[in-house]
Amino acid sequence: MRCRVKVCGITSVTDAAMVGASGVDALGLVFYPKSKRNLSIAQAVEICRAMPPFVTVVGLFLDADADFVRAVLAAVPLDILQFHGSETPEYCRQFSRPYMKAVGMKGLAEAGGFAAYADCFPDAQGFLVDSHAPGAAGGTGETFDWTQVPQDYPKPIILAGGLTAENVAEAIRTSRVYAVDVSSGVESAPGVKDAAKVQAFMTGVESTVVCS
Ligand SMILES: O=C(O)c1ccccc1N[C@@H]1O[C@H](COP(=O)(O)O)[C@@H](O)[C@H]1O
Repeated sequence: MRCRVKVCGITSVTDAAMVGASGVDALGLVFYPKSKRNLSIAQAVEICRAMPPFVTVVGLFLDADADFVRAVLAAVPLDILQFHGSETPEYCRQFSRPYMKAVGMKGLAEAGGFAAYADCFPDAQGFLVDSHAPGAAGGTGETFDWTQVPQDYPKPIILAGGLTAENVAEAIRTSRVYAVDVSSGVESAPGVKDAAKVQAFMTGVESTVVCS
Protein backbone atom coordinates (compact mmCIF):
# COMPACT_ATOMS: atom_id res chain seq x y z
CA MET A 1 0.00 0.00 0.00
CA ARG A 2 1.30 3.47 -0.79
CA CYS A 3 1.95 6.22 1.71
CA ARG A 4 -1.12 8.43 2.13
CA VAL A 5 -1.03 12.00 0.82
CA LYS A 6 -2.47 15.27 2.07
CA VAL A 7 -2.23 18.45 0.00
CA CYS A 8 -2.65 21.46 2.27
CA GLY A 9 -3.52 25.10 1.62
CA ILE A 10 -6.31 24.76 -0.94
CA THR A 11 -7.73 28.22 -1.64
CA SER A 12 -10.09 27.76 -4.60
CA VAL A 13 -12.79 25.45 -5.93
CA THR A 14 -10.68 24.95 -9.07
CA ASP A 15 -7.70 23.71 -7.06
CA ALA A 16 -9.94 21.56 -4.85
CA ALA A 17 -11.36 19.80 -7.91
CA MET A 18 -7.94 19.36 -9.52
CA VAL A 19 -6.21 18.11 -6.37
CA GLY A 20 -9.23 15.99 -5.38
CA ALA A 21 -9.10 14.23 -8.76
CA SER A 22 -5.36 13.55 -8.54
CA GLY A 23 -5.69 10.62 -6.16
CA VAL A 24 -4.80 12.34 -2.88
CA ASP A 25 -6.29 11.10 0.38
CA ALA A 26 -6.84 14.48 2.03
CA LEU A 27 -7.01 18.20 1.38
CA GLY A 28 -6.15 20.88 3.93
CA LEU A 29 -7.96 24.17 4.46
CA VAL A 30 -6.01 26.82 6.39
CA PHE A 31 -7.82 28.96 8.96
CA TYR A 32 -4.89 31.09 10.05
CA PRO A 33 -5.14 34.79 9.18
CA LYS A 34 -1.37 35.28 8.90
CA SER A 35 -1.09 32.59 6.20
CA LYS A 36 -1.16 33.42 2.50
CA ARG A 37 -3.48 30.41 2.22
CA ASN A 38 -5.98 31.65 4.79
CA LEU A 39 -9.66 31.11 3.88
CA SER A 40 -12.90 32.69 4.98
CA ILE A 41 -15.65 30.41 6.25
CA ALA A 42 -17.70 31.15 3.12
CA GLN A 43 -14.79 30.14 0.83
CA ALA A 44 -14.28 26.94 2.81
CA VAL A 45 -17.97 26.02 2.55
CA GLU A 46 -17.84 26.52 -1.22
CA ILE A 47 -14.69 24.36 -1.52
CA CYS A 48 -16.22 21.56 0.56
CA ARG A 49 -19.26 21.49 -1.74
CA ALA A 50 -16.93 20.84 -4.69
CA MET A 51 -15.11 17.94 -3.03
CA PRO A 52 -15.53 14.39 -4.35
CA PRO A 53 -16.57 11.74 -1.80
CA PHE A 54 -13.92 9.78 0.10
CA VAL A 55 -11.40 12.61 0.23
CA THR A 56 -10.80 13.73 3.81
CA VAL A 57 -11.06 17.46 4.51
CA VAL A 58 -8.63 18.73 7.17
CA GLY A 59 -8.98 22.11 8.89
CA LEU A 60 -5.68 23.69 9.95
CA PHE A 61 -5.66 26.06 12.93
CA LEU A 62 -2.74 27.70 14.69
CA ASP A 63 -3.36 28.93 18.24
CA ALA A 64 -6.83 30.05 17.22
CA ASP A 65 -9.41 31.39 19.60
CA ALA A 66 -11.63 28.43 20.57
CA ASP A 67 -14.79 30.35 19.63
CA PHE A 68 -13.38 30.83 16.13
CA VAL A 69 -12.76 27.07 15.78
CA ARG A 70 -16.33 26.43 16.92
CA ALA A 71 -17.67 28.94 14.39
CA VAL A 72 -15.77 27.18 11.59
CA LEU A 73 -16.98 23.77 12.73
CA ALA A 74 -20.59 24.96 12.79
CA ALA A 75 -20.40 25.93 9.11
CA VAL A 76 -17.72 23.83 7.41
CA PRO A 77 -17.94 20.01 7.21
CA LEU A 78 -14.37 19.26 8.30
CA ASP A 79 -13.42 15.61 8.85
CA ILE A 80 -10.41 16.19 11.09
CA LEU A 81 -8.64 19.14 12.72
CA GLN A 82 -4.91 19.90 12.49
CA PHE A 83 -3.55 21.98 15.35
CA HIS A 84 -0.29 23.50 14.19
CA GLY A 85 0.64 25.73 17.12
CA SER A 86 1.28 25.45 20.83
CA GLU A 87 -2.22 24.18 21.64
CA THR A 88 -2.58 22.17 24.84
CA PRO A 89 -4.14 18.69 25.05
CA GLU A 90 -7.15 20.22 26.85
CA TYR A 91 -7.59 22.79 24.11
CA CYS A 92 -7.42 20.15 21.36
CA ARG A 93 -9.95 17.80 22.94
CA GLN A 94 -12.59 20.44 23.79
CA PHE A 95 -14.06 20.29 20.25
CA SER A 96 -14.86 16.56 20.49
CA ARG A 97 -13.59 16.07 16.92
CA PRO A 98 -10.82 13.87 15.56
CA TYR A 99 -7.59 15.83 15.49
CA MET A 100 -3.90 15.54 14.75
CA LYS A 101 -1.26 17.57 16.50
CA ALA A 102 1.61 19.13 14.60
CA VAL A 103 4.97 19.18 16.26
CA GLY A 104 8.06 21.10 15.16
CA MET A 105 11.09 18.83 15.10
CA LYS A 106 13.70 21.57 15.54
CA GLY A 107 14.75 21.68 19.16
CA LEU A 108 12.38 18.88 20.16
CA ALA A 109 15.17 16.57 21.33
CA GLU A 110 16.31 19.21 23.83
CA ALA A 111 12.69 19.62 24.96
CA GLY A 112 12.34 15.93 25.94
CA GLY A 113 11.86 14.25 22.57
CA PHE A 114 8.93 13.27 20.40
CA ALA A 115 7.42 10.50 22.52
CA ALA A 116 7.34 12.64 25.67
CA TYR A 117 5.53 15.35 23.71
CA ALA A 118 3.13 13.03 21.88
CA ASP A 119 2.19 11.04 24.99
CA CYS A 120 0.60 14.25 26.34
CA PHE A 121 -2.04 14.01 23.56
CA PRO A 122 -3.51 10.52 24.13
CA ASP A 123 -6.66 11.30 22.15
CA ALA A 124 -4.87 12.59 19.02
CA GLN A 125 -5.44 10.48 15.89
CA GLY A 126 -1.85 11.07 14.79
CA PHE A 127 1.08 13.47 14.80
CA LEU A 128 2.32 15.67 12.01
CA VAL A 129 6.06 16.29 12.18
CA ASP A 130 7.17 19.53 10.52
CA SER A 131 10.46 21.39 10.25
CA HIS A 132 9.65 24.37 12.46
CA ALA A 133 11.01 25.07 15.90
CA PRO A 134 8.65 24.80 18.91
CA GLY A 135 6.59 27.99 19.03
CA ALA A 136 7.29 28.91 15.38
CA ALA A 137 4.48 28.88 12.81
CA GLY A 138 5.50 26.12 10.38
CA GLY A 139 4.56 25.88 6.72
CA THR A 140 7.97 27.29 5.85
CA GLY A 141 8.85 25.01 2.93
CA GLU A 142 11.97 23.81 4.78
CA THR A 143 13.00 20.20 5.22
CA PHE A 144 14.61 18.59 8.26
CA ASP A 145 16.66 15.46 8.88
CA TRP A 146 14.17 12.67 8.07
CA THR A 147 16.20 10.14 10.03
CA GLN A 148 14.90 11.99 13.11
CA VAL A 149 11.31 10.92 12.38
CA PRO A 150 10.20 8.69 15.24
CA GLN A 151 9.94 4.99 14.45
CA ASP A 152 7.71 2.56 16.34
CA TYR A 153 5.48 5.24 17.84
CA PRO A 154 2.05 3.57 18.20
CA LYS A 155 0.14 6.28 16.33
CA PRO A 156 0.33 7.40 12.69
CA ILE A 157 3.05 9.93 11.83
CA ILE A 158 2.52 12.42 9.01
CA LEU A 159 5.67 13.96 7.52
CA ALA A 160 5.61 17.62 6.43
CA GLY A 161 8.04 20.39 5.64
CA GLY A 162 9.59 21.23 2.30
CA LEU A 163 8.39 18.14 0.45
CA THR A 164 8.46 18.24 -3.37
CA ALA A 165 8.13 15.83 -6.28
CA GLU A 166 11.92 15.60 -6.30
CA ASN A 167 12.44 14.63 -2.65
CA VAL A 168 9.22 12.88 -1.56
CA ALA A 169 10.29 9.34 -2.53
CA GLU A 170 13.53 9.65 -0.54
CA ALA A 171 11.59 11.21 2.35
CA ILE A 172 9.17 8.26 2.47
CA ARG A 173 11.92 5.63 2.17
CA THR A 174 13.93 7.30 4.93
CA SER A 175 11.14 8.06 7.36
CA ARG A 176 8.68 5.21 6.62
CA VAL A 177 5.78 7.42 7.66
CA TYR A 178 2.05 6.75 7.43
CA ALA A 179 1.42 9.88 5.31
CA VAL A 180 3.06 12.92 3.75
CA ASP A 181 1.71 16.47 3.74
CA VAL A 182 2.72 19.07 1.14
CA SER A 183 1.78 22.66 0.53
CA SER A 184 4.34 25.03 -1.01
CA GLY A 185 6.08 22.22 -2.91
CA VAL A 186 3.11 21.80 -5.28
CA GLU A 187 2.40 25.49 -5.83
CA SER A 188 3.07 27.87 -8.72
CA ALA A 189 2.47 30.84 -6.36
CA PRO A 190 1.53 31.01 -2.66
CA GLY A 191 -1.93 29.47 -2.34
CA VAL A 192 -2.14 28.40 -6.01
CA LYS A 193 -1.66 24.69 -6.67
CA ASP A 194 0.04 23.54 -9.87
CA ALA A 195 -1.52 20.49 -11.60
CA ALA A 196 1.80 19.29 -13.06
CA LYS A 197 3.54 19.55 -9.68
CA VAL A 198 0.71 17.70 -7.95
CA GLN A 199 0.85 14.89 -10.53
CA ALA A 200 4.65 14.69 -10.28
CA PHE A 201 4.36 14.55 -6.48
CA MET A 202 1.88 11.65 -6.71
CA THR A 203 4.22 9.85 -9.13
CA GLY A 204 7.05 10.28 -6.61
CA VAL A 205 4.88 8.83 -3.83
CA GLU A 206 3.75 5.91 -6.01
CA SER A 207 7.35 5.10 -6.96
CA THR A 208 7.91 3.98 -3.35
CA VAL A 209 5.35 1.17 -3.57
CA VAL A 210 7.11 -2.18 -3.48
CA CYS A 211 5.35 -5.06 -5.26
CA SER A 212 5.77 -8.52 -3.75
O1 LIG B 1 0.14 26.36 4.81
C1 LIG B 1 0.35 27.33 5.56
O2 LIG B 1 0.28 28.49 5.14
C2 LIG B 1 0.70 27.11 6.99
C3 LIG B 1 0.73 28.18 7.86
C4 LIG B 1 1.05 28.00 9.19
C5 LIG B 1 1.33 26.75 9.67
C6 LIG B 1 1.33 25.66 8.83
C7 LIG B 1 1.02 25.82 7.49
N1 LIG B 1 1.00 24.75 6.61
C8 LIG B 1 1.46 23.45 6.95
O3 LIG B 1 2.87 23.44 7.00
C9 LIG B 1 3.36 22.17 6.66
C10 LIG B 1 4.51 22.25 5.67
O4 LIG B 1 4.19 23.00 4.55
P1 LIG B 1 5.22 23.10 3.31
O5 LIG B 1 4.95 21.91 2.42
O6 LIG B 1 6.61 23.09 3.86
O7 LIG B 1 4.86 24.39 2.63
C11 LIG B 1 2.17 21.38 6.16
O8 LIG B 1 1.76 20.55 7.24
C12 LIG B 1 1.10 22.39 5.95
O9 LIG B 1 -0.13 21.79 6.30
